[in-house]
Amino acid sequence: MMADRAGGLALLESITDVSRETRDRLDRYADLLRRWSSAKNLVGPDTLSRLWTRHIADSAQAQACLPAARRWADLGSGAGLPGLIIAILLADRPGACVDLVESNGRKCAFLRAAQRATGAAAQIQCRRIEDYVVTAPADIEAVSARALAPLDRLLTLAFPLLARGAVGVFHKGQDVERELTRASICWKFTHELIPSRTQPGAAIVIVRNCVARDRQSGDGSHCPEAGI
Ligand SMILES: C[S@@+](CC[C@H](N)C(=O)[O-])C[C@H]1O[C@@H](n2cnc3c(N)ncnc32)[C@H](O)[C@@H]1O
Repeated sequence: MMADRAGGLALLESITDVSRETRDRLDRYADLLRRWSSAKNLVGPDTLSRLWTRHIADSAQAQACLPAARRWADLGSGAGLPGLIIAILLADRPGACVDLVESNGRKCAFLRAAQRATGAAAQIQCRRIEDYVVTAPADIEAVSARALAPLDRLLTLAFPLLARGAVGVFHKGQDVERELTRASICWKFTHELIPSRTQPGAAIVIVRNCVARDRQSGDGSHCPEAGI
């Protein structure tokens, strides 16, 4: 575990600036996640020994993709990945806030405890994504999601935010090209692929200018491939 922390911190420092205060906050998050995980399944038990490299450094990459963004929404946060890590990295930034959207009550309880323990710039939205996006603040600049859904479904979920100008920052695995092809059946968008520094073959997809393909505005509900 010491080697994982050292390796994770080295990765983090290659991705972004990590102050001593940020490192302390991340240590508090890691301790809490380990304690809660012994009773509740918050991340895959087989990944807990690689918490810093597999989860923390991996999550930090999202914030590094859009370093100027202060208002984020993280959809399906689970144990706070990547949203709470982004919120820790932004903790000292005036006006920063990450909405952590998660419908599972047990995970929301963990997220509340982790926000309190770390002083992260986060608000816990314990509700369904579908409800959150229609009432979300108008100033959301970036929307993140990791391990939530294939890209076509993600675009459907995030569309109300993307349509108001938010930029999508989505962690994707080795199937990213296939997901892009499939998503482009129903959605027209521009994208950039940032290779992952933590997972060989994985990438972060940055999505901008998203519109439903067969009409220039709307929610894509007529497109069966969008899954709604
Ligand atoms: C596979 S987990 C991924 C968690 C985290 N993003 C990660 O990378 O470890 C997906 C999470 O999304 C949440 N979720 C799935 N559908 C949701 C919805 N419609 N509204 C809110 N949360 C949802 C689940 O409860 C779960 O915690």
